[in-house]
Order: sequence, then C-alpha cells, then structure tokens
Amino acid sequence: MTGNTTKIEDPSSTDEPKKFTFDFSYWSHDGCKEEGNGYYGPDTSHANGKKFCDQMKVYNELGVGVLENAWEGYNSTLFAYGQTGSGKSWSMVGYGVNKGIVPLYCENIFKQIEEKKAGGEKTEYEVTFSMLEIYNEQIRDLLDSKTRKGGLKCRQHPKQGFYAEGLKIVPVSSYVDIEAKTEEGTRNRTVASTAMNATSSRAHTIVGITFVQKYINAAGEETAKTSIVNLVDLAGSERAESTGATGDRLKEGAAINQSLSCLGNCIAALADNAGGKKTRVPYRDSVLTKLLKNALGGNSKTIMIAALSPADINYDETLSTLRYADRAKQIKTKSSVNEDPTAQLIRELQEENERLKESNRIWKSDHNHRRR
Ligand SMILES: Nc1ncnc2c1ncn2[C@@H]1O[C@H](COP(=O)(O)OP(=O)(O)OP(=O)(O)O)[C@@H](O)[C@H]1O
Repeated sequence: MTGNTTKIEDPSSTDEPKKFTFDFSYWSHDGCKEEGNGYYGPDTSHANGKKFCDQMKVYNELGVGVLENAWEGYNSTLFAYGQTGSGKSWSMVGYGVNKGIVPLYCENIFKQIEEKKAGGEKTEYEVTFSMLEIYNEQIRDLLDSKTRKGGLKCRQHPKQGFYAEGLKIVPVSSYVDIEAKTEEGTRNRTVASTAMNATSSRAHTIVGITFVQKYINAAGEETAKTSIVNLVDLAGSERAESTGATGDRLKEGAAINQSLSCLGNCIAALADNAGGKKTRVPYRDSVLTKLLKNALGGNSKTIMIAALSPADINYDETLSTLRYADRAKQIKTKSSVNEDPTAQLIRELQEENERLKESNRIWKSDHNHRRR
C-alpha cells in the first residue's frame, strides 16, 4: 500500500502487479508495536512503521465523518467486506483496547451530547440501538434470544423501504448501555469455528443506531432531525476448500456466498447505472440486499471497508475483494437531511399559503384595475 493505492502481486506468476486506487488504503500487517495497555500503535523503528495504520487513524478518517453526518441528520452505512479472518470485525468492532469504528462512534456521540447539555442546549436527544443477523437467509433479532422459528419477516414500507418486522429497538442513554447491548447481541451471534478463524462469524450482522435531535427551530416550531447509522459486518466470503468446510458449515458457506453474490450483482448494476445505463438492480434476490437497499441506492452516505489478507495463498480471494470494492466505489448515493415530517409539512403549507396570498393579491389588483 502506497498512499491511497493498493498493489497486488501474484508471486507464482510473472504478470505485472495489479493496482487499485481507493479513497484510502490502510496497511496494518506489520510495523506496529503493542503498547503497555495492549493498544497496537505504530513502531517508528520498523521499516513499515510510518505506514502502519492504527484504529484511531481509521476512526479519525472515516468514523468522525459518520458522526458529523449524524449531527446534520444524514443516514450513514458502513459495511465491511472480505474473506474470513481478514480483519472485518477488527475494523468495525475491534478487540479490547483496540476499539473499532462502532464503539468509538458510540462513545463519541454520547460525549458530544453531554458537552452540548453542559453548554446549556435545550435540544432533547434520543439514541436507540438494534442488532440483527442474517443467517441462512433468515433474520434473527440478536436482542431477543426467543426470535421465533423462521426468523423475522422482511417487510417493505412505502417510504422507509425494507425493514425487519418486530425487531427490538431499545433506547440507550450512555455508551455503557450500548456496550451491554452489543455484548448481549454478540453472545447470541451464530459463531462457529472454521479452520481459518476460530471466531469466524457465520452470519451477516447489522447494527442500527438511530440518533434523534428534538428542538425548537428559528420559527418557534418543534422539529426533529433523525439519522440512522447502519453498521454491517458481512460474513466471510471464503472458499469452501481452504476453510475445510463440510456438512452444515458448507451449506452455510453456500448461503453466505449467495447473499454476497447477490450483493455483488446489486453493486455491479448500481455501478452500471452510475455510468449512465438503466439496469434493474436485483435487491429482492436476498434478505441482505433488501435490508441494504437504502444504503446502496437510497438515502445514505455509505462507506465500504474491504479487508484484505496479504498472504500469497489468499491471492485469488484478495484480488476478488479488490475487484468487488473497485466496482462498489463507482456507486453514487443521494442522501438528504431527515427532517421531522410534521415540521416539513408545516413549512410546505406556510409556503403554499404565501403563494396563494400572493396570487390573490395579484388577482385583486388586476380586478380593481379592470373595474376602473
Ligand atoms: N489490523 C490488525 N491488527 C492486529 N490484529 C488483527 C488486525 N486485523 C485482524 N486482526 C486479528 O486477526 C484475527 C481475525 O480478524 P477478524 O476477526 O477481524 O476477521 P474477520 O474478517 O471479521 O473474520 P470473520 O469473517 O471470520 O468474522 C483476529 O484475531 C484479530 O484480532
């Protein structure tokens, strides 16, 4: 990785290395040292110490933007893609003191709320949390261990799009609350070990954090801004033979790959459309793509993290992840601020009223003019 370019070379071939350019290319394979508290920071004495990217750097460059968007009332989606064991959970959630984007985002949102309150702001803040997983095309509520057999239904709302019906959405008032809920959800996750990664997650996990700000606007009206942040940890896109998968594990692998290939098809169609084509986007082909529809083609600012393995045996997987990400970067989403519908309606009615008054005034002056 050099600057924002990722270069991949097949050691068993004489082909030219392939280059991919992204907004950021982060190196975290070596060049780090463990600090006293267990945090992995850059090792300045190592040749790759300068380019080593620690968790805080990723948060500062990606997470902070998500936080700023949330304050402005935009939806954001962050999803992590890549083969099993490549570091998706590491980037999104992290381990121990090496916190990933999700905990750092949560920690900071409450810190900033407290700062605003201490500064005498009258705004009311509400934060809610939900956590679900898609396992073998079924939706399980991770905050409800008694999710009925067959899972939650995926329904479509005319305005808000696809959602999981009956999903538990719990209010949270501190980072500690979120931590406890995340732990509860993680315990319920479908985790089974594969030969490649002892804690490999077998399902796609979606954490939803809603942030509502209620306040009185300049015109004295009660209004609200809402932002939904979706954090999507996709299950590994491994090949069956390298993970030693058989039986149930192999069936799961097939279901995971079906969802991921559906996601790939949607990304390819959206990328075509961004280039001016009119391709139908097959969102309905999997639960994952239904629930991610808004993130991919709707109202959301979306970030994709592609986690890569630097090992030569993973060359094919790594190249396919890079190609996946290369297509994804062509997608353009349109995001807008989520205002309270009543406040929006009042404003639209007031504007309509002004327009009617104005046309009435013109009509009256015309009428008087003709009478004279
Ligand atoms: N940048 C990193 N620095 C240090 N350790 C890392 C880094 N990235 C990943 N790891 C370690 O590698 C292992 C696998 O990472 P992780 O669990 O994040 O993979 P994953 O892509 O989420 O896998 P799966 O799809 O199977 O859940 C973990 O033990 C993690 O601590």
